[in-house]
Amino acid sequence: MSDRILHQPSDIQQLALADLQSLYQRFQSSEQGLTQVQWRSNLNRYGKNQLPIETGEWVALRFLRSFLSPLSLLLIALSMLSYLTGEHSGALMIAIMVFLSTILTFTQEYKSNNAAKKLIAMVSAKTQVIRDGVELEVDLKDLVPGDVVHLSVGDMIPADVRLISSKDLFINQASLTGESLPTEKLSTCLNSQISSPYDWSNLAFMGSYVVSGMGSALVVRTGQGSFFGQLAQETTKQVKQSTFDKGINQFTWLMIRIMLFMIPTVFLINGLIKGDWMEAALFAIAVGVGLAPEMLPMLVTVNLAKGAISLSKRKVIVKRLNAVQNLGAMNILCTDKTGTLTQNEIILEKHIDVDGQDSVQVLDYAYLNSHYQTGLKNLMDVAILKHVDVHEKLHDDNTYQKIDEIPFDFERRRLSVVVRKNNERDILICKGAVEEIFSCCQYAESNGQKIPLTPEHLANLKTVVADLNEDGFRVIAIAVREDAASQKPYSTTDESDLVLLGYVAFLDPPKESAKAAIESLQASGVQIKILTGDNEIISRKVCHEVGLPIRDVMLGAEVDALSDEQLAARAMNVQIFAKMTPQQKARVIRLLRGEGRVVGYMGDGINDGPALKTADVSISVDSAVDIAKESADIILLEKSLLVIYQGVLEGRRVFGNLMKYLKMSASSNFGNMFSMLGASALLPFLPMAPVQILLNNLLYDFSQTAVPTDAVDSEYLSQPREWNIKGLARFIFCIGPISSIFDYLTFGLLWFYVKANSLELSPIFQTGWFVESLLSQTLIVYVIRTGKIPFIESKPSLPLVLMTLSVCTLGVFLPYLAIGHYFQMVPLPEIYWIGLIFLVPCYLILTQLVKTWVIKHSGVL
Ligand SMILES: Nc1ncnc2c1ncn2[C@@H]1O[C@H](COP(=O)(O)OP(=O)(O)OP(=O)(O)O)[C@@H](O)[C@H]1O
Ligand SMILES: [Mg+2]
Repeated sequence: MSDRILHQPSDIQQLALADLQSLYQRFQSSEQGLTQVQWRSNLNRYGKNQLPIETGEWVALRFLRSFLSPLSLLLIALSMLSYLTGEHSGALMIAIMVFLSTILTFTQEYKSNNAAKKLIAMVSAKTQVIRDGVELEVDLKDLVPGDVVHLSVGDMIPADVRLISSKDLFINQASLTGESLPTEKLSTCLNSQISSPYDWSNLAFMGSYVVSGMGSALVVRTGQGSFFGQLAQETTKQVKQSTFDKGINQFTWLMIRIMLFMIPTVFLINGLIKGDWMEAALFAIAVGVGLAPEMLPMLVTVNLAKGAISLSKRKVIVKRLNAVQNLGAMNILCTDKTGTLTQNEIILEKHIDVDGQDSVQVLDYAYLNSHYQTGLKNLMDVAILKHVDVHEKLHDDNTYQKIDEIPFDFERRRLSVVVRKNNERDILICKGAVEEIFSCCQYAESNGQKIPLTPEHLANLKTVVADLNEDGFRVIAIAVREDAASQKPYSTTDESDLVLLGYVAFLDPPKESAKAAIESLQASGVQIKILTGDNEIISRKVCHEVGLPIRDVMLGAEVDALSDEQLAARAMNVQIFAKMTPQQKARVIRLLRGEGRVVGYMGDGINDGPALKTADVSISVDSAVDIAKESADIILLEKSLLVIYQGVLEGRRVFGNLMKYLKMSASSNFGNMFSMLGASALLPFLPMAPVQILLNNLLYDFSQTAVPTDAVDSEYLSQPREWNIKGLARFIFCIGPISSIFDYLTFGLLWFYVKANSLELSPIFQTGWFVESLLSQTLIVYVIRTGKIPFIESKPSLPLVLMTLSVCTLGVFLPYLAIGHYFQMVPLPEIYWIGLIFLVPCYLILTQLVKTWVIKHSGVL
């Protein structure tokens, strides 16, 4: 068995139990990492660190595969059938059309997918590896077994790895095991009797991420060979299905059902009436092909990709194309606070004791805590560590030595570092959210005295902090406990009987763009909610500053006290959720979605991972931790929040253009159904030659490729746009029959005035209907694309005008061109054109009137 697919339990066991040196040997590596030469050789041997779904396929193969769609196969069969019945030119024409329409679909889709992939590559995850003894940053996919990688907080585990060293390394394996609590990983194997491979203490697996601590590790399995790769093969990657996806599916099935009804019906009617069963079969299949929504998947992709590309110009990278549409449908945006609503920079403004006096001691201890903790250094730690002068003062001799640490978690909201001073005493320094620190304190230090914390005293302290919060300061409390030096490891139970020393206070001003962005979002129908781990007072202050009115506030503890139903009902009216844990954030989002809302979530921390995964559309920023970027659908490369508003508009625009296509093709198909059935029953010949139906369809498809370029009215952009099947149905039932009426009028014109009323003259009839049908189907886009008066109140895009006009011109001249002959077309008499000049505008005007009426009475654009 090749080394590439090693998934036997015994193999895992071996990877866990083997000694490190033999593993280095197995992969030709060492502590210095791989050499460049060996890396290349391992790459050839094991392949890229990619999952099969991500690996590309040959372009030529994909092109050939696109011929295998049911529709192309049907057309190819049709072409052969024509050939067999002696219709050689017809067969050739159909073959050419299959080819053209496949090229059209393929190139459009290929271009879009490629553009989308390039965007993803811009934000693809990187990882720190050691090669030739030098540390470098490489793309995740270039990792091979034998590479030595560095792991730090927030990093995704890039492949399956065996730990070489670790320091308080905790890993969250929820995406593999469902277990949301982090597991500690070490360089040693603690237990050889384990029940699940995930329990090996010295192995970590792709798909999990580092919650706290740091370490280094040897890559042992990559890509498909990894555990995650195998999971991904078994359960194809879980894709969030939105109402939009469901709607598109419903629509496609509706069209297919119409098709399945029409093909046999048309076949029977024509066969029975005209007696030529072969011709009836060709005709019926052509009708079916005409009805098939073959352009839909391509147009969806092209539209979404166009949205994604236009967003990328504003430095917004869309990782999952469908997110563009979800952005347009989003009616609630939840966000965390620090770094997303507020600036990415926090300034340490005060370090004070419990009486509010400046205190050097408080800053010193805060510094020691931030300096020695190995978890993620968040913005507050960074702000503390900016005080280099403190560093020099504290570290000019060997006064302090780190002994242990108790890492941060989002339930405790505090973290402790234990340092040994002068080799004599252990000092546990705890820093964290104010209430969470108060709950561990028995004493406070006031004027150098250790005094017991009485309830009155505590109440006083709380008002001091609240005052600071109201002035816009983020406050973190510092508490310590001194003990005799000891050998025992420290744990969370040691965070008790602490002495409160004071506070560090930070200014965390909102982003400049936040206010304008929030105002625009609210004005366009998107509610904003803040879901933060921070406290209520400071969150209120931020809301106030960014102009977010507050009706109701909930705390994490209250969230837990309510049942799903109760919480769902209340959550709708809450603007601030404070003191939230990661799981509580995700729960609120899940419940809001359950209320039928399309919910977005924006966050940048490890604690935002579950919420990002739960939301319909998840947004993160480039500076976010790996796990947040990995979970997000959309990444903002720049700090401005206004781009989110622009993204929302783009999403609505994309949706609007897709709806234009759906409305048009559905109503014209619906109308065509009546026309085809009636004409088949009434006429002694076919109303249109099969090859003409196909050509008509192809030309119409061409004209539709310009729809994604079209402008969308500002009225349409003013509200979240979601799939609305009722509105669509109403539209189809009102507009569809109008096209049918005009088809019948054209039949009348051709039969009674042009007098194409015999089998010999049927080519005139057929050509006549071909031209009318093409013009009416193509030009109606001008009416359907807007709720207003076409051209006067709403202008279509230039490419759309050019495309539709060229298709129509071609349709008008075809009967006079040599090539028209291949499509069984003949020149049309003057009286036909006179009639057509009257009919087509009447059709457009009547549709405009009915459309205005429908919109007025249903309120649906
Ligand atoms: N490194 C740290 N040291 C001490 N306390 C911390 C640290 N990180 C976070 N805290 C405390 O935990 C609280 C919640 O953490 P954090 O602010 O990261 O949560 P959040 O949900 O991401 O909120 P935010 O909206 O501020 O981003 C903070 O308000 C702070 O009191
Ligand atoms: Mg945060």
